[in-house]
Amino acid sequence: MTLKASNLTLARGGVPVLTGLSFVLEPRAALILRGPNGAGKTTLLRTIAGLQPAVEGEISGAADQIAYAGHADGLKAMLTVRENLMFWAQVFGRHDITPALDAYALHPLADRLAGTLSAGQKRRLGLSRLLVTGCPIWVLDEPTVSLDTDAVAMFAAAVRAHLAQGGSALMATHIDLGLEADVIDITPYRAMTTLRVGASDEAFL
Ligand SMILES: Nc1ncnc2c1ncn2[C@@H]1O[C@H](COP(=O)(O)OP(=O)(O)OP(=O)(O)O)[C@@H](O)[C@H]1O
Repeated sequence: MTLKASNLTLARGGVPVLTGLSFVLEPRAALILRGPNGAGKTTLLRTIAGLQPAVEGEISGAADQIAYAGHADGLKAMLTVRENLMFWAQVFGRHDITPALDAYALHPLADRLAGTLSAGQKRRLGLSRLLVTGCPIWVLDEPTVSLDTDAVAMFAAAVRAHLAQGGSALMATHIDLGLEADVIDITPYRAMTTLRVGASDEAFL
């Protein structure tokens, strides 16, 4: 499925952040967002994932085809690693969690409560959830935070396999993952106004 964003204007908390941004993400392709802190990478990813509306512009590509991994891992602390994955698999009408456990070397941790994991282990579990969703478009915000070198390699391998199977990935990262990917620097699209244009999205804080 092709994801197409056309002439987007985006705001955060009612303040314009980006304007005039367009891109196309084809199946089997990865697109990496670059830009300094505060440039609007998270705002763009949240909008693409359907967590907030665009002020202007269009996004085509069904939102239910997108799996989003943001800064928060969104894990259920009182469920085990295995139960977390089974929960998410069921949400997406799926059952097989073995590829997710394999991809992030989670078998030794499968019966641990998610709340007892280290930051990097939690991140591995959070990223492994992408594999049980079956969604073709991955939208990822700084996915490698807290990961050690081996885990970054696991993530890069998971993305590579996802692309090879016809999926796509849009991600904000400062790490070189060794993937063939287009890069879009959002700096030229920063909105220069501080005018408030709409309702706050504080509900998403
Ligand atoms: N809830 C909010 N209310 C108002 N402004 C916000 C809110 N969240 C973020 N912002 C502002 O919106 C702008 C874009 O933030 P965003 O998080 O999208 O940037 P980013 O490129 O992802 O930054 P970083 O690299 O630091 O993660 C920043 O100026 C930020 O301070």
